[in-house]
Amino acid sequence: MKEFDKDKIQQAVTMILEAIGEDPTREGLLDTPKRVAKMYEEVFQGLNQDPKDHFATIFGEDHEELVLVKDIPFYSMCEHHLVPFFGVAHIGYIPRGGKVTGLSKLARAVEAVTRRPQLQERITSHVANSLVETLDPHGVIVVVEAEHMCMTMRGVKKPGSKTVTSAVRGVFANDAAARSEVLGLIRS
Ligand SMILES: Nc1nc2c(ncn2[C@@H]2O[C@H](COP(=O)(O)OP(=O)(O)OP(=O)(O)O)[C@@H](O)[C@H]2O)c(=O)[nH]1
Ligand SMILES: [Zn+2]
Repeated sequence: MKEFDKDKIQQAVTMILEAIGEDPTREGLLDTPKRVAKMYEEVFQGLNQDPKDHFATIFGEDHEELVLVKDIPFYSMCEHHLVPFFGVAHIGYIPRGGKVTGLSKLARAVEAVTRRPQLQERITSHVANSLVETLDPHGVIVVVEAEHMCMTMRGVKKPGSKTVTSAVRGVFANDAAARSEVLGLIRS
């Protein structure tokens, strides 16, 4: 695991402030490099986590029907511009062989993959693949809806535009009826 280097971030933030023509020694900015370093440590803490570790809590519950946790809010950082993108994730799976994980662990997995420089597609497939690899369920569906600030506050400037990504595995990939049922539940 690579150490989180707060000092380096502070130096970098001071340099950015200087580069934009600000005075890093003026009162309002004095603690800014320290604050940004603390904030980055928080928003990038997922870099030290593997979402699969969260699925280690497995209950031997005999339920081979849909489990869906929807509207899990998240904040992430666009890896191209280092500005936030945020929204909700929906995770559904059909357990196999009694392998059911804790509901909160699905939300913890979302935290682990969103708290790092990211792409929305990668968040979606990383969560889906982690579930497949640890629980070996009959099927997994992950849908992520997000607003990207790099598309709203800058660049193309399209506030309100939403990006939706999905990853489907197993029965949800092979069975259109199962997929449309779960998508209906996500929308409802
Ligand atoms: N596929 C994908 N693209 C993303 C994501 N977040 C940001 N982007 C896009 O990354 C692209 C980067 O494009 P570039 O042309 O390299 O950078 P840019 O000149 O800043 O692009 P503009 O945003 O169009 O001004 C942009 O089209 C962003 O909309 C994401 O999660 N997934
Ligand atoms: Zn971006």
